[in-house]
Amino acid sequence: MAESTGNDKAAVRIGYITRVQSFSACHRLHSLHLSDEENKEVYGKCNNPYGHGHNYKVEVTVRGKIDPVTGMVMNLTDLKRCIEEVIMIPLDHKNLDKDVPYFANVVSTTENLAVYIWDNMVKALPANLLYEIRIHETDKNIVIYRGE
Ligand SMILES: Nc1nc2c(c(=O)[nH]1)N=C([C@H](O)[C@H](O)COP(=O)(O)OP(=O)(O)OP(=O)(O)O)CN2
Ligand SMILES: [Zn+2]
Repeated sequence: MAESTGNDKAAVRIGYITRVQSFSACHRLHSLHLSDEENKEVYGKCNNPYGHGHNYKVEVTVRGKIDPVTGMVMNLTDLKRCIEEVIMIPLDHKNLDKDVPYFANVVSTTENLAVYIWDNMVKALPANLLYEIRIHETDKNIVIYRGE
């Protein structure tokens, strides 16, 4: 069978590219819809009134056609700029519950953080490219969100 020369311009190739970014933030797991007792019951030590910190690691994955001319799904330099705008500026070295208005009445779980990042990243990226937000809250806790 003839080997693909890689120059077959007719074939559309779909690629997935991911950029990884770490940031540090603190938070407290506390729901306004629960009593103080219920919050302690549900969130345990994570309901500590003084909060706690994480070094979050976020993986932003985009999916799209590999441009036959540039060879790119999108320029990773542009993705880096979107991450700076959507993640680093609003979230790095912040108190998620006090510095980020979204979390004033949304519990700052990693699931909700992934939704927050998705909702803002999808506005910053070109249409239909965002595929997945994957957040490592600790070495053992990982959350994936794909916009569902
Ligand atoms: N579904 C979720 N459960 C928990 C979340 C979350 O975001 N979604 N978050 C927490 C806390 O934020 C906590 O900081 C992480 O909990 P934990 O796994 O206990 O982490 P530790 O630092 O204690 O490390 P381990 O080695 O894993 O014990 C809790 N639950
Ligand atoms: Zn936490």
